[in-house]
Amino acid sequence: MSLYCGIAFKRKLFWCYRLLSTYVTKTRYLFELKEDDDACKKPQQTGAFYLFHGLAPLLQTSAHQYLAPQHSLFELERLLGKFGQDAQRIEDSVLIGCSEQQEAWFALDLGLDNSSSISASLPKPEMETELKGSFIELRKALFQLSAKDASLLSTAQALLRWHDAHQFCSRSGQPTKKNLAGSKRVCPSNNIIYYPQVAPVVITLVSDGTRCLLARQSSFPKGMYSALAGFCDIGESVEETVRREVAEEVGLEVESLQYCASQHWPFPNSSLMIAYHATVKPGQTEIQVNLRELETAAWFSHHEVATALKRKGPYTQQQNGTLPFWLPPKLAISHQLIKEWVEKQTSSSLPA
Ligand SMILES: NC(=O)C1=CN([C@@H]2O[C@H](COP(=O)(O)OP(=O)(O)OC[C@H]3O[C@@H](n4cnc5c(N)ncnc54)[C@H](O)[C@@H]3O)[C@@H](O)[C@H]2O)C=CC1
Ligand SMILES: [Mg+2]
Repeated sequence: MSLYCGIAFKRKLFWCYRLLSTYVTKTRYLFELKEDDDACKKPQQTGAFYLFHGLAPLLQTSAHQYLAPQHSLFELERLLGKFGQDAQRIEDSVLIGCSEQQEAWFALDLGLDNSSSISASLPKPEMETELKGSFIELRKALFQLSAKDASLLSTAQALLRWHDAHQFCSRSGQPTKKNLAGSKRVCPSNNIIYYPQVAPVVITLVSDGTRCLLARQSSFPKGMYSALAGFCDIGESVEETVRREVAEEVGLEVESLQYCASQHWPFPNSSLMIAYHATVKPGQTEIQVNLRELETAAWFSHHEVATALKRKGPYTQQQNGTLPFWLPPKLAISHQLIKEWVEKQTSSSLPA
């Protein structure tokens, strides 16, 4: 390429980038970091780190919220040095996103043992003192985080858990090697590439036109009801899963379906929750609860659900010793699904 052509090409590239939105630029930047180990090296030097211990994120308390502090590479190296650890451990970190200004964000678990042997679990209480925070189970903290931190930490935990559980090739039994960003692992002996797994799960709010069906599993917190959920079986479409799960769990046949939204859910592993509204055939509303799956299920009126949505915890026992029925918190997709149903019922009952 001549010097003139070279300059013209660079100018064109510059204008191409100028024309792209911040979102597109950010997405392409992250794509490059995931695909190219060399491209990921520098961002790891200048980026910010979220710390975990045994899959529990480091959090600090502020008012009634938890905050997820970030640490620079310098702070992290100092910390590792203090605990007699080699800075090479930082290579165990995984890329979880970046800021609008393209500062890359990584997550690192200091409490997991790694097959590469340089990484041993570091003492939790001493680290908490040093870091002026606590490693708190994500399940306990999720609903007291901002939406941004909740999403980042859920992604980070899911990715860290997947790497921890996939250190060996299931074909050769040899250790697998993570790429720098942590978007995949490769078995050096046979080049099999492993990618992080996500389990698709449907969540369905069944309605008979005026009421909606909510259920409880025995593992739910006392008093909490939610929409019906279930993992997709291999070979199924999500619509087929909705039909099967509703039939399996409450013995009803779904007539129509309407997609609502989706959400990554980190528990118990990494699920993609796909939310639907469904209606049952008129007159076919008799529930037959599958007690192997659910503790109970019932129809609730618009008024009952709208009242429950407004209820705020902590929930105290009523005079008859039971808890008032309550719904999953805002961050859970089931809340969004139920709220949308209440709003639709409200608007359809308004005079035209
Ligand atoms: N974000 C939200 O608003 C909500 C999320 N959920 C999530 O949905 C998930 C699925 O709901 P369930 O009623 O428990 O599912 P389910 O009705 O399919 O029953 C769970 C059973 O499915 C089997 N199973 C099949 N594939 C599985 C897989 N990949 N991983 C684990 N188990 C598998 C197991 O035997 C397990 O005991 C739950 O893990 C829960 O965390 C549930 C309700 C609300
Ligand atoms: Mg279920």
